[in-house]
Amino acid sequence: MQLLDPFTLYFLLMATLLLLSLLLLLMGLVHRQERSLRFWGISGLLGVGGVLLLLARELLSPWLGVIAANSLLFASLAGCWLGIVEFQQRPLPWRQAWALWGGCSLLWVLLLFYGDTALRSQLYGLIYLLFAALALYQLLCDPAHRRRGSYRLVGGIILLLMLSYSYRTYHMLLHPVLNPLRNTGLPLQQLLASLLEFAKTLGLLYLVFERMQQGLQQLAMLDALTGLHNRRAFEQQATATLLHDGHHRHALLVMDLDLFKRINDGHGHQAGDAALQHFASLLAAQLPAGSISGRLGGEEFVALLRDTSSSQAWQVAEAIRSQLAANWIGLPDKPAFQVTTSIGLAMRHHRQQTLAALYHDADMALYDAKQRGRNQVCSSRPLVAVPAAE
Ligand SMILES: Nc1nc2c(ncn2[C@@H]2O[C@H](COP(=O)(O)OP(=O)(O)OP(=O)(O)O)[C@@H](O)[C@H]2O)c(=O)[nH]1
Repeated sequence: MQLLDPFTLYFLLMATLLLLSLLLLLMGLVHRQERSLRFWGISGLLGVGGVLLLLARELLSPWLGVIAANSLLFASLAGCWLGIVEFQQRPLPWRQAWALWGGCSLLWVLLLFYGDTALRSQLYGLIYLLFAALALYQLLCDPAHRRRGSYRLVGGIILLLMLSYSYRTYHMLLHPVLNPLRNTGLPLQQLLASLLEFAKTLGLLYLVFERMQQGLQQLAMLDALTGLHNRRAFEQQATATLLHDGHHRHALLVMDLDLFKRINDGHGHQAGDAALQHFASLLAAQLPAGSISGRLGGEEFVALLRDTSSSQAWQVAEAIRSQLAANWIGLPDKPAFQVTTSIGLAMRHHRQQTLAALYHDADMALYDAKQRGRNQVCSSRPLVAVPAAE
Protein backbone atom coordinates (compact mmCIF):
# COMPACT_ATOMS: atom_id res chain seq x y z
CA MET A 1 0.00 0.00 0.00
CA GLN A 2 2.87 2.29 0.98
CA LEU A 3 4.42 1.82 -2.47
CA LEU A 4 1.28 3.18 -4.13
CA ASP A 5 1.71 6.49 -2.33
CA PRO A 6 2.63 9.00 -5.10
CA PHE A 7 5.34 10.57 -2.88
CA THR A 8 7.08 7.23 -2.31
CA LEU A 9 6.92 6.39 -5.99
CA TYR A 10 8.19 9.86 -6.80
CA PHE A 11 11.26 9.37 -4.61
CA LEU A 12 11.90 5.93 -6.06
CA LEU A 13 11.77 7.43 -9.53
CA MET A 14 14.18 10.17 -8.48
CA ALA A 15 16.63 7.52 -7.24
CA THR A 16 16.30 5.65 -10.56
CA LEU A 17 16.81 8.89 -12.51
CA LEU A 18 19.94 9.56 -10.46
CA LEU A 19 21.35 6.12 -11.35
CA LEU A 20 20.39 6.53 -15.00
CA SER A 21 22.06 9.95 -15.17
CA LEU A 22 25.24 8.51 -13.63
CA LEU A 23 25.15 5.74 -16.23
CA LEU A 24 24.74 8.26 -19.07
CA LEU A 25 27.65 10.31 -17.76
CA LEU A 26 29.83 7.23 -17.47
CA MET A 27 28.93 6.09 -20.99
CA GLY A 28 29.63 9.59 -22.28
CA LEU A 29 33.09 9.44 -20.70
CA VAL A 30 33.81 6.04 -22.26
CA HIS A 31 32.39 6.89 -25.73
CA ARG A 32 34.06 10.28 -26.00
CA GLN A 33 32.66 10.99 -29.47
CA GLU A 34 29.09 10.86 -28.06
CA ARG A 35 29.29 14.14 -26.13
CA SER A 36 25.49 14.38 -25.91
CA LEU A 37 25.53 11.53 -23.35
CA ARG A 38 27.66 13.68 -21.05
CA PHE A 39 25.28 16.63 -21.45
CA TRP A 40 22.26 14.47 -20.60
CA GLY A 41 24.07 12.76 -17.71
CA ILE A 42 25.05 16.10 -16.16
CA SER A 43 21.57 17.50 -16.90
CA GLY A 44 19.99 14.55 -15.04
CA LEU A 45 22.33 14.96 -12.06
CA LEU A 46 21.58 18.70 -11.91
CA GLY A 47 17.85 17.96 -12.03
CA VAL A 48 17.98 15.41 -9.20
CA GLY A 49 20.32 17.73 -7.26
CA GLY A 50 17.82 20.58 -7.70
CA VAL A 51 14.91 18.49 -6.40
CA LEU A 52 16.92 17.29 -3.38
CA LEU A 53 17.99 20.85 -2.58
CA LEU A 54 14.39 22.00 -2.84
CA LEU A 55 13.30 19.33 -0.36
CA ALA A 56 16.16 20.05 2.03
CA ARG A 57 15.82 23.83 1.85
CA GLU A 58 14.48 24.06 5.41
CA LEU A 59 17.73 22.55 6.66
CA LEU A 60 19.74 25.24 4.85
CA SER A 61 18.79 28.84 4.44
CA PRO A 62 15.27 28.53 2.87
CA TRP A 63 15.80 31.46 0.48
CA LEU A 64 19.25 30.50 -0.61
CA GLY A 65 18.14 26.87 -0.85
CA VAL A 66 15.23 27.66 -3.13
CA ILE A 67 17.29 29.99 -5.35
CA ALA A 68 20.11 27.45 -5.71
CA ALA A 69 17.63 24.60 -6.31
CA ASN A 70 15.84 26.43 -9.09
CA SER A 71 19.10 27.56 -10.71
CA LEU A 72 20.11 23.89 -10.79
CA LEU A 73 16.75 22.91 -12.28
CA PHE A 74 17.04 25.58 -15.01
CA ALA A 75 20.61 24.46 -15.74
CA SER A 76 19.30 20.90 -16.03
CA LEU A 77 16.67 21.99 -18.58
CA ALA A 78 19.29 23.94 -20.57
CA GLY A 79 21.67 20.93 -20.40
CA CYS A 80 19.08 18.59 -21.91
CA TRP A 81 18.44 21.07 -24.74
CA LEU A 82 22.19 21.51 -25.39
CA GLY A 83 22.59 17.72 -25.39
CA ILE A 84 20.02 17.42 -28.18
CA VAL A 85 21.78 20.18 -30.19
CA GLU A 86 25.08 18.32 -29.71
CA PHE A 87 23.45 15.03 -30.69
CA GLN A 88 22.24 16.65 -33.93
CA GLN A 89 25.85 17.75 -34.58
CA ARG A 90 24.96 21.44 -34.76
CA PRO A 91 26.97 24.30 -33.24
CA LEU A 92 26.20 24.63 -29.54
CA PRO A 93 24.29 27.85 -28.70
CA TRP A 94 26.29 28.48 -25.51
CA ARG A 95 25.58 32.21 -25.43
CA GLN A 96 21.83 31.76 -25.77
CA ALA A 97 21.88 28.97 -23.17
CA TRP A 98 23.75 31.13 -20.62
CA ALA A 99 21.46 34.09 -21.33
CA LEU A 100 18.31 31.98 -20.93
CA TRP A 101 19.59 30.34 -17.76
CA GLY A 102 20.67 33.70 -16.28
CA GLY A 103 17.41 35.40 -17.31
CA CYS A 104 15.24 32.65 -15.84
CA SER A 105 17.21 32.55 -12.57
CA LEU A 106 17.03 36.34 -12.24
CA LEU A 107 13.29 36.36 -12.88
CA TRP A 108 12.93 33.70 -10.25
CA VAL A 109 14.83 35.74 -7.65
CA LEU A 110 12.66 38.78 -8.47
CA LEU A 111 9.52 36.73 -7.94
CA LEU A 112 10.91 35.51 -4.64
CA PHE A 113 10.72 39.10 -3.42
CA TYR A 114 7.76 40.42 -5.36
CA GLY A 115 5.61 37.34 -6.07
CA ASP A 116 4.08 34.42 -4.25
CA THR A 117 4.58 30.64 -4.42
CA ALA A 118 1.73 30.19 -6.91
CA LEU A 119 3.25 32.75 -9.27
CA ARG A 120 6.68 31.12 -9.01
CA SER A 121 5.19 27.72 -9.69
CA GLN A 122 3.50 29.12 -12.80
CA LEU A 123 6.77 30.68 -13.87
CA TYR A 124 8.54 27.32 -13.42
CA GLY A 125 5.91 25.68 -15.65
CA LEU A 126 6.44 28.33 -18.33
CA ILE A 127 10.25 28.02 -18.21
CA TYR A 128 9.92 24.26 -18.48
CA LEU A 129 7.68 24.69 -21.53
CA LEU A 130 10.20 27.06 -23.12
CA PHE A 131 13.16 24.67 -22.78
CA ALA A 132 11.06 21.65 -23.79
CA ALA A 133 9.88 23.50 -26.92
CA LEU A 134 13.52 24.32 -27.79
CA ALA A 135 14.51 20.66 -27.29
CA LEU A 136 11.57 19.44 -29.37
CA TYR A 137 12.42 21.86 -32.18
CA GLN A 138 16.07 20.74 -32.22
CA LEU A 139 15.07 17.09 -32.26
CA LEU A 140 12.58 17.33 -35.11
CA CYS A 141 13.70 20.32 -37.21
CA ASP A 142 15.57 18.06 -39.64
CA PRO A 143 12.90 16.64 -42.05
CA ALA A 144 14.87 13.38 -42.43
CA HIS A 145 14.71 12.80 -38.66
CA ARG A 146 11.10 13.94 -38.38
CA ARG A 147 10.00 10.93 -40.43
CA ARG A 148 11.76 8.38 -38.23
CA GLY A 149 9.77 6.43 -35.66
CA SER A 150 12.39 6.65 -32.89
CA TYR A 151 12.65 10.46 -33.16
CA ARG A 152 8.87 10.78 -33.23
CA LEU A 153 8.60 8.63 -30.10
CA VAL A 154 11.04 10.80 -28.13
CA GLY A 155 9.34 13.92 -29.56
CA GLY A 156 5.98 12.52 -28.40
CA ILE A 157 7.31 11.99 -24.87
CA ILE A 158 8.58 15.59 -24.77
CA LEU A 159 5.15 16.76 -25.97
CA LEU A 160 3.46 14.78 -23.18
CA LEU A 161 5.85 16.37 -20.69
CA MET A 162 4.89 19.77 -22.05
CA LEU A 163 1.21 18.89 -21.66
CA SER A 164 1.83 17.75 -18.11
CA TYR A 165 3.56 21.06 -17.23
CA SER A 166 0.83 23.05 -19.00
CA TYR A 167 -1.68 21.27 -16.77
CA ARG A 168 0.44 22.16 -13.74
CA THR A 169 0.58 25.83 -14.70
CA TYR A 170 -3.15 25.92 -15.42
CA HIS A 171 -3.94 24.12 -12.15
CA MET A 172 -1.88 26.62 -10.18
CA LEU A 173 -3.80 29.46 -11.79
CA LEU A 174 -7.08 27.97 -10.61
CA HIS A 175 -5.95 26.72 -7.19
CA PRO A 176 -3.05 28.82 -5.97
CA VAL A 177 -1.66 27.40 -2.71
CA LEU A 178 1.51 27.91 -0.77
CA ASN A 179 3.03 24.50 -1.42
CA PRO A 180 2.39 23.19 -4.95
CA LEU A 181 2.98 19.60 -3.88
CA ARG A 182 0.12 19.89 -1.36
CA ASN A 183 -2.25 20.96 -4.14
CA THR A 184 -4.81 18.30 -5.11
CA GLY A 185 -3.75 16.64 -8.32
CA LEU A 186 -0.22 18.02 -8.37
CA PRO A 187 1.60 15.14 -6.64
CA LEU A 188 0.10 12.96 -9.34
CA GLN A 189 1.26 15.39 -12.04
CA GLN A 190 4.73 15.38 -10.48
CA LEU A 191 4.77 11.59 -10.49
CA LEU A 192 3.62 11.42 -14.11
CA ALA A 193 6.20 14.05 -15.14
CA SER A 194 9.00 12.07 -13.43
CA LEU A 195 7.87 8.90 -15.21
CA LEU A 196 7.90 10.75 -18.54
CA GLU A 197 11.29 12.28 -17.72
CA PHE A 198 12.58 8.77 -17.13
CA ALA A 199 11.08 7.59 -20.45
CA LYS A 200 12.59 10.61 -22.25
CA THR A 201 16.08 9.84 -20.91
CA LEU A 202 15.74 6.20 -22.02
CA GLY A 203 14.48 7.41 -25.41
CA LEU A 204 17.46 9.71 -25.88
CA LEU A 205 19.80 6.88 -24.93
CA TYR A 206 18.08 4.70 -27.53
CA LEU A 207 18.67 7.38 -30.21
CA VAL A 208 22.40 7.31 -29.42
CA PHE A 209 22.50 3.50 -29.63
CA GLU A 210 20.57 3.57 -32.88
CA ARG A 211 23.04 6.02 -34.43
CA MET A 212 26.06 4.04 -33.17
CA GLN A 213 24.61 0.88 -34.71
CA GLN A 214 24.00 2.65 -38.03
CA GLY A 215 27.58 3.94 -37.99
CA LEU A 216 28.92 0.42 -37.46
CA GLN A 217 26.66 -0.95 -40.18
CA GLN A 218 27.90 1.70 -42.60
CA LEU A 219 31.51 0.93 -41.72
CA ALA A 220 30.87 -2.74 -42.40
CA MET A 221 29.28 -1.95 -45.79
CA LEU A 222 31.62 0.71 -47.21
CA ASP A 223 34.94 0.41 -48.93
CA ALA A 224 37.16 2.67 -46.83
CA LEU A 225 39.37 3.89 -49.70
CA THR A 226 36.75 4.80 -52.31
CA GLY A 227 33.55 5.21 -50.28
CA LEU A 228 31.78 2.81 -52.66
CA HIS A 229 29.89 -0.27 -51.44
CA ASN A 230 32.18 -3.15 -50.55
CA ARG A 231 31.62 -6.63 -51.97
CA ARG A 232 29.13 -7.69 -49.28
CA ALA A 233 27.02 -4.53 -49.56
CA PHE A 234 27.05 -4.68 -53.35
CA GLU A 235 26.00 -8.31 -53.38
CA GLN A 236 23.20 -7.67 -50.88
CA GLN A 237 21.78 -4.70 -52.79
CA ALA A 238 22.22 -6.17 -56.25
CA THR A 239 20.62 -9.49 -55.23
CA ALA A 240 17.66 -7.67 -53.70
CA THR A 241 17.28 -5.57 -56.87
CA LEU A 242 17.36 -8.62 -59.14
CA LEU A 243 14.77 -10.34 -56.93
CA HIS A 244 12.34 -7.44 -56.67
CA ASP A 245 12.75 -5.82 -60.08
CA GLY A 246 12.53 -9.18 -61.81
CA HIS A 247 10.63 -7.87 -64.82
CA HIS A 248 13.18 -5.19 -65.68
CA ARG A 249 16.27 -5.69 -67.80
CA HIS A 250 19.53 -5.09 -66.00
CA ALA A 251 23.14 -4.89 -67.10
CA LEU A 252 26.21 -5.80 -65.11
CA LEU A 253 29.59 -4.16 -65.71
CA VAL A 254 32.72 -5.74 -64.26
CA MET A 255 35.66 -3.32 -64.51
CA ASP A 256 39.32 -4.03 -63.86
CA LEU A 257 42.02 -1.34 -64.05
CA ASP A 258 44.73 -2.34 -66.52
CA LEU A 259 48.26 -3.26 -65.48
CA PHE A 260 47.66 -1.75 -62.08
CA LYS A 261 50.72 -3.42 -60.62
CA ARG A 262 52.82 -1.27 -62.95
CA ILE A 263 51.21 1.91 -61.61
CA ASN A 264 51.98 0.89 -58.05
CA ASP A 265 55.51 -0.12 -58.96
CA GLY A 266 56.18 2.92 -61.18
CA HIS A 267 54.44 5.72 -59.31
CA GLY A 268 54.08 4.37 -55.78
CA HIS A 269 51.24 2.88 -53.75
CA GLN A 270 49.88 6.34 -52.93
CA ALA A 271 49.44 7.04 -56.66
CA GLY A 272 47.71 3.66 -56.99
CA ASP A 273 45.28 4.65 -54.21
CA ALA A 274 44.65 8.00 -55.91
CA ALA A 275 43.88 6.19 -59.17
CA LEU A 276 41.35 3.94 -57.40
CA GLN A 277 39.66 6.99 -55.84
CA HIS A 278 39.70 8.80 -59.17
CA PHE A 279 38.00 5.84 -60.83
CA ALA A 280 35.37 5.64 -58.06
CA SER A 281 34.40 9.30 -58.56
CA LEU A 282 34.32 8.78 -62.32
CA LEU A 283 31.87 5.91 -61.78
CA ALA A 284 29.67 8.09 -59.59
CA ALA A 285 29.59 10.74 -62.34
CA GLN A 286 29.01 8.41 -65.29
CA LEU A 287 26.59 5.79 -63.96
CA PRO A 288 22.87 6.50 -64.46
CA ALA A 289 20.80 7.32 -61.36
CA GLY A 290 19.67 4.20 -59.52
CA SER A 291 22.74 2.14 -60.48
CA ILE A 292 24.45 0.12 -57.74
CA SER A 293 28.22 0.22 -57.79
CA GLY A 294 30.94 -1.26 -55.62
CA ARG A 295 34.57 -2.19 -55.30
CA LEU A 296 34.93 -5.95 -55.15
CA GLY A 297 38.56 -5.74 -54.00
CA GLY A 298 41.94 -4.66 -55.34
CA GLU A 299 41.44 -2.85 -58.65
CA GLU A 300 38.17 -4.61 -59.55
CA PHE A 301 34.92 -2.65 -59.63
CA VAL A 302 31.37 -3.60 -60.48
CA ALA A 303 28.13 -1.81 -61.37
CA LEU A 304 24.56 -2.98 -61.84
CA LEU A 305 22.63 -0.76 -64.26
CA ARG A 306 18.88 -1.02 -63.68
CA ASP A 307 16.21 -1.15 -66.34
CA THR A 308 18.53 -0.52 -69.25
CA SER A 309 18.90 -1.68 -72.85
CA SER A 310 22.10 -3.33 -74.09
CA SER A 311 22.95 -0.29 -76.25
CA GLN A 312 22.47 2.12 -73.30
CA ALA A 313 24.63 -0.10 -71.10
CA TRP A 314 27.26 -0.25 -73.80
CA GLN A 315 27.29 3.56 -74.08
CA VAL A 316 27.75 3.95 -70.32
CA ALA A 317 30.59 1.40 -70.27
CA GLU A 318 32.25 3.08 -73.23
CA ALA A 319 31.92 6.52 -71.59
CA ILE A 320 33.58 5.21 -68.41
CA ARG A 321 36.41 3.62 -70.39
CA SER A 322 37.08 6.64 -72.61
CA GLN A 323 36.80 9.23 -69.79
CA LEU A 324 39.29 7.30 -67.67
CA ALA A 325 41.77 7.00 -70.52
CA ALA A 326 41.42 10.67 -71.49
CA ASN A 327 41.89 12.19 -68.01
CA TRP A 328 45.38 11.63 -66.74
CA ILE A 329 45.88 11.59 -62.99
CA GLY A 330 48.19 14.21 -61.48
CA LEU A 331 49.56 14.26 -57.96
CA PRO A 332 51.53 17.17 -56.44
CA ASP A 333 55.26 16.94 -57.31
CA LYS A 334 54.76 13.84 -59.45
CA PRO A 335 54.41 13.37 -63.21
CA ALA A 336 50.83 12.78 -64.39
CA PHE A 337 50.04 9.22 -65.43
CA GLN A 338 47.33 7.46 -67.42
CA VAL A 339 45.11 4.67 -66.15
CA THR A 340 42.90 2.55 -68.37
CA THR A 341 40.25 -0.04 -67.66
CA SER A 342 38.90 -3.16 -69.33
CA ILE A 343 35.16 -3.72 -68.95
CA GLY A 344 33.06 -6.85 -69.26
CA LEU A 345 29.34 -6.30 -69.89
CA ALA A 346 26.55 -8.84 -69.43
CA MET A 347 22.82 -8.32 -69.91
CA ARG A 348 20.27 -10.15 -67.79
CA HIS A 349 17.99 -11.79 -70.29
CA HIS A 350 15.64 -13.79 -68.11
CA ARG A 351 14.24 -13.47 -64.60
CA GLN A 352 15.84 -16.65 -63.28
CA GLN A 353 19.36 -15.43 -63.95
CA THR A 354 21.06 -14.92 -60.57
CA LEU A 355 23.70 -12.36 -59.70
CA ALA A 356 26.34 -15.11 -59.65
CA ALA A 357 25.37 -16.23 -63.21
CA LEU A 358 25.32 -12.63 -64.44
CA TYR A 359 28.70 -11.98 -62.81
CA HIS A 360 30.10 -15.11 -64.46
CA ASP A 361 29.05 -13.86 -67.91
CA ALA A 362 30.44 -10.35 -67.32
CA ASP A 363 33.69 -11.77 -65.96
CA MET A 364 34.12 -13.93 -69.05
CA ALA A 365 33.62 -10.81 -71.18
CA LEU A 366 36.18 -8.96 -69.04
CA TYR A 367 38.65 -11.80 -69.56
CA ASP A 368 38.09 -11.40 -73.26
CA ALA A 369 38.71 -7.64 -73.09
CA LYS A 370 42.04 -8.31 -71.34
CA GLN A 371 42.97 -10.93 -73.93
CA ARG A 372 42.20 -8.54 -76.77
CA GLY A 373 44.71 -6.00 -75.49
CA ARG A 374 42.93 -4.15 -72.55
CA ASN A 375 41.38 -0.65 -72.51
CA GLN A 376 38.19 -1.87 -74.16
CA VAL A 377 34.63 -2.99 -73.50
CA CYS A 378 33.50 -6.53 -74.33
CA SER A 379 29.98 -7.86 -74.12
CA SER A 380 29.19 -11.45 -73.17
CA ARG A 381 26.54 -12.04 -75.82
CA PRO A 382 27.09 -11.53 -78.71
CA LEU A 383 30.79 -11.16 -78.08
CA VAL A 384 31.97 -7.90 -79.58
CA ALA A 385 34.86 -5.64 -78.81
CA VAL A 386 35.56 -2.00 -79.50
CA PRO A 387 39.28 -1.24 -79.52
CA ALA A 388 40.48 1.89 -77.81
CA ALA A 389 40.24 5.06 -79.89
CA GLU A 390 43.62 6.28 -78.64
N1 LIG B 1 47.53 1.10 -54.42
C1 LIG B 1 46.78 0.03 -54.23
N2 LIG B 1 47.06 -1.11 -54.89
C2 LIG B 1 46.29 -2.19 -54.71
C3 LIG B 1 45.19 -2.18 -53.83
N3 LIG B 1 44.60 -3.40 -53.86
C4 LIG B 1 45.32 -4.16 -54.74
N4 LIG B 1 46.34 -3.43 -55.26
C5 LIG B 1 47.35 -3.84 -56.22
O1 LIG B 1 46.76 -4.08 -57.49
C6 LIG B 1 47.66 -4.88 -58.25
C7 LIG B 1 46.85 -5.86 -59.06
O2 LIG B 1 47.74 -6.49 -59.94
P1 LIG B 1 47.35 -7.71 -60.85
O3 LIG B 1 46.24 -8.50 -60.22
O4 LIG B 1 48.62 -8.45 -61.16
O5 LIG B 1 46.75 -7.11 -62.13
P2 LIG B 1 47.20 -5.92 -63.08
O6 LIG B 1 48.61 -5.48 -62.83
O7 LIG B 1 46.16 -4.84 -62.96
O8 LIG B 1 47.11 -6.58 -64.49
P3 LIG B 1 45.83 -6.88 -65.37
O9 LIG B 1 44.67 -7.01 -64.44
O10 LIG B 1 46.14 -8.15 -66.08
O11 LIG B 1 45.68 -5.74 -66.31
C8 LIG B 1 48.60 -5.55 -57.23
O12 LIG B 1 49.88 -5.00 -57.38
C9 LIG B 1 48.02 -5.14 -55.88
O13 LIG B 1 49.03 -4.93 -54.90
C10 LIG B 1 44.92 -0.95 -53.11
O14 LIG B 1 43.98 -0.85 -52.32
N5 LIG B 1 45.74 0.11 -53.35
